[in-house]
Amino acid sequence: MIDQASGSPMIEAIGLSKFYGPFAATRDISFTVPSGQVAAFLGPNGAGKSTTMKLLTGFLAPSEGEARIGGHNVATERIAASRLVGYLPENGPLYLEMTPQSLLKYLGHARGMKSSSLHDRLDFVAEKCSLKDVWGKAIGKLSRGYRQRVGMAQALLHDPDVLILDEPTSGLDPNQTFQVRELIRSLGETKTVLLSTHILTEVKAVCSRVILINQGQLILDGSVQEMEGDEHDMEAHFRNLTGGPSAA
Ligand SMILES: Nc1ncnc2c1ncn2[C@@H]1O[C@H](COP(=O)(O)OP(=O)(O)OP(=O)(O)O)[C@@H](O)[C@H]1O
Repeated sequence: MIDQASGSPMIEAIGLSKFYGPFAATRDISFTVPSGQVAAFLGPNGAGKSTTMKLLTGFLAPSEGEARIGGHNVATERIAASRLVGYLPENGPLYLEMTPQSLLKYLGHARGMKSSSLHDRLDFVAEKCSLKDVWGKAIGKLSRGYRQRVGMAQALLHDPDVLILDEPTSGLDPNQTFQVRELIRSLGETKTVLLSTHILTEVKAVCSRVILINQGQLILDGSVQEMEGDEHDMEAHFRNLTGGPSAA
């Protein structure tokens, strides 16, 4: 764990705002995730989760604020930061003509992985993400669930210390959902994970911390117990906090 010794948090959002004209997709979002923690990133549709994740991984430039991974500024120390982070974007891999095998090999070489370690990591991700049956099939011909698994495999390929996963179980059947949750749980023993989800049972299953945003702003940063509220009902508390249907 490269930056554990220095005591820096592995993921830092420091006053992150993203404006599209006058509209703020995120406004002044600040939080940190310490090394080894699995944190859930929650919020209703359009709250700004994917935007924040893109800002944290350098896929979008912030209008204001700063993102740091392992202490490295994502904008000014991009290579150092990107070595440390694996990112599963919301829409999965877009290289529809390539097969999982050719895409992952290509990405491994692009990330400067040596052939011997790349070979081992390809075996690892093919196994962990259950891709062996579709290893040589064009990504464009794969189901949504399989595409999601290819996205997960590319996030894990270079064995990064930090994982930023945008709805990792979206589109998966119950068996695969279980398998991916178990994978995240085991990865969380050694890695720092920020994952977005709409499935609140998933939060209890794999996370120890919750960060909740609504309309681009952070509204709760605490434990899973805090997210359950006094009623011990995470869904009801979520609706109350975000102005959902049963809010008083
Ligand atoms: N390129 C863009 N231009 C204008 N508005 C955008 C752009 N990208 C995102 N937005 C808006 O920013 C807001 C936040 O979007 P974002 O995708 O981050 O939400 P989200 O919390 O990930 O939602 P979901 O749960 O539905 O995936 C939304 O209102 C969205 O329409």
